[in-house]
Amino acid sequence: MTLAPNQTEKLGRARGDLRLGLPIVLAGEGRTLLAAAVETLGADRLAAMRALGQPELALTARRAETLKTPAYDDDLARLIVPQGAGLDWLNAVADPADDLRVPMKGPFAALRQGSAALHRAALQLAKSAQLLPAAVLVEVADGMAFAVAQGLTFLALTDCSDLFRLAPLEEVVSARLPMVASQAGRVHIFRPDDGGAEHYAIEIGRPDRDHPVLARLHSACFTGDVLGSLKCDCGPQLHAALAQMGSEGAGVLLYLNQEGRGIGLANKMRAYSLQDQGFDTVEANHRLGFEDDERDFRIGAEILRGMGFGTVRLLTNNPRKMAMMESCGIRVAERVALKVGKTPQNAAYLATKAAKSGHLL
Ligand SMILES: Nc1nc2c(ncn2[C@@H]2O[C@H](COP(=O)(O)OP(=O)(O)OP(=O)(O)O)[C@@H](O)[C@H]2O)c(=O)[nH]1
Ligand SMILES: [Zn+2]
Repeated sequence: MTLAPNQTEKLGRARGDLRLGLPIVLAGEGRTLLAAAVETLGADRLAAMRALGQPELALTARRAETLKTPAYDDDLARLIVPQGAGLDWLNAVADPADDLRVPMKGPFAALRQGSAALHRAALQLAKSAQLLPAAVLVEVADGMAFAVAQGLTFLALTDCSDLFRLAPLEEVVSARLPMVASQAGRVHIFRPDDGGAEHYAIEIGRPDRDHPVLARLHSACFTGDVLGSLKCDCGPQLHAALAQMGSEGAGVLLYLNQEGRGIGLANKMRAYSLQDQGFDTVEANHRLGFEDDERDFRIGAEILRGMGFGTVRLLTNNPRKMAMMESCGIRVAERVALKVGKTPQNAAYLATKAAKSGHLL
């Protein structure tokens, strides 16, 4: 028996530390690097990192592309942080907010030699902490002793697979909830074992587990679901899905806390700000350094399976969702179209999703 954190718990801590602005110590492939997220790093800690050696800035290939600097490590670029460059420089390179106003941020000195595995891990951790995917790293000699002396989280990574492992979800509680759409509602709360966001399942009626269930995988959209945003169709889709389940007397709606297609609300608002500069929803994600869609649909499949559902009639216009369900072992017996909520303000957004993300119009 041990009280010490296991690898999953250390990963959860590492995410929390990055959000706090604390560096973490990453070890693997014969290297030990101190890593911090650009977005939360303070000037004092940057100065302390500089005192240890030459800091490097890790960016995703998506962000590097916008900055017109090569990504020698395929999916990421490692830039040398120039002498005298401070937080303003780091933030300007990491955050596209002022790209149009200040287009020339380079030239950059990019690294080609050595392993990028720990840089990749730092970027993945920043993404899963819902921060901008940009990290400062610097070599430390005896990483374990350094982490202990400074009270920092030490994370040994033999490979990156730990970072992509699906955290098992456990049902914490469920309770009856009468709703406008149905009196026979029940909300189930699922909690992952890595300290990540909880997800919810709204069960309508008592769907037969032996037949395809009318199901919706809804991704959180604070602006659409709560504020009635006209920029997307999420709110009307949420309510139409519940209404259809109510009128059929049975169904399950998963409310997955993967706001902004998995990038988090702060980053989604950064994307909206870029959209006001003229970029579409996909371009905005790329300029921030994200892929078009950072959601993990294994979570939805795992919850459905845990509730006893193996086959669904899926309410969606997104063929990728259907493919992801099938690849995670949930059979999609039928696609049920969900076309509501088109507004003059979201027509271009929906057209972009159809043209670039394969959505069915
Ligand atoms: N990053 C980003 N996320 C957005 C934007 N507009 C809406 N979202 C998010 O996109 C997600 C919408 O998810 P879903 O309703 O599952 O939509 P979908 O993948 O298009 O598929 P279906 O609605 O099932 O057809 C929510 O998490 C929203 O917060 C945007 O411009 N940028
Ligand atoms: Zn939305």
